[in-house]
Amino acid sequence: MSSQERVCYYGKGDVFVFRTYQTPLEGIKTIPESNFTGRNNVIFGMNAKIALEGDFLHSFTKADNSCVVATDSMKNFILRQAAQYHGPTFEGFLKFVCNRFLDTYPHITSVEITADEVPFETVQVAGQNGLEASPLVYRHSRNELITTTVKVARTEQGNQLVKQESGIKNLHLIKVTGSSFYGFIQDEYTTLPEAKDRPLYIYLDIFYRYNDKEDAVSDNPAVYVPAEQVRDIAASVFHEAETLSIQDLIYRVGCRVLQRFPQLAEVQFLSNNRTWETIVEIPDSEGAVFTEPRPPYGFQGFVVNRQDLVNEGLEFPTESVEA
Ligand SMILES: O=c1[nH]c(=O)c2[nH]c(=O)[nH]c2[nH]1
Repeated sequence: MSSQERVCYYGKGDVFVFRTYQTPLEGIKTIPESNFTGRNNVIFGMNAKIALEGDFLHSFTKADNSCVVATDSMKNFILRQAAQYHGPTFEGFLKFVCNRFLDTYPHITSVEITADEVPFETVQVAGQNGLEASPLVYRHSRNELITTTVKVARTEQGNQLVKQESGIKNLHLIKVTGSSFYGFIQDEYTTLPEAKDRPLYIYLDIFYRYNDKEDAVSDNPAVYVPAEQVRDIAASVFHEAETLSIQDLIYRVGCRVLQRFPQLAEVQFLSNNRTWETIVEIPDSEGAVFTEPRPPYGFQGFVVNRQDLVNEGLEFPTESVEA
């Protein structure tokens, strides 16, 4: 087996990049579920993880470091490229860095980078006409964050984008009333009571993939899918639907995301059930007292694709659209 075929990679994690006054993201399409219209990118912040593949076999088997790009140098490389990239998206930046690596080091065969946004929110400050958003001071958010992965490989046809996904992580949503969970198997192992109305608290990671990966990294706002709009669709669908389970909820969210964005091929969910535990039901009141659930926690994983829209009568198969 040649070194090319053998799994052989190394890299650097927790590479923090904070670029100020990056080109703003503007001109994206609006959707009914979201008032998100763009990112000012005053702080373009991320925690990146990079992995290189290439002819590194002898660095492992012969202690030969002559081909090793030190992971410390990888960190410097990424940081310096942040000054050279002039587009508005994490996806575009990662593709730019991957290509720069491949162009600089001929023995590298592929570069994969995942970046998790370090999110900052605007703060309201006293201005001439009351409260206004400060253009200077931002609050580090502990909420959900954008994530994106890009992998570019060297091929005979040149550098090719071989993997791309974007998403939103750590979205925590509670719906205080209007969710149920019943009808599940009742046998000698069942202790969970059926719930006609439960305070459903979920942790969600949502990842999405484009029909054409290039649309994700092209920095073209007409086809770009902002993770913030996907996040807002999840909240809207949760609000609207009387869901029968988390499985039911994520399927509905996935269908809506694909309806809004024809340029997407599929939406993947990783969900976690954090439904509050009821402590006191208050008579003659719609209120109650709850506490955090105890471990262990349930989880769901599911991928919704365009065929699901066809099955639901929400979209025609591609052939009939073209016919
Ligand atoms: O939405 C839910 N799905 C399940 O599969 C499940 N299992 C469980 O114990 N509670 C829940 N809730």
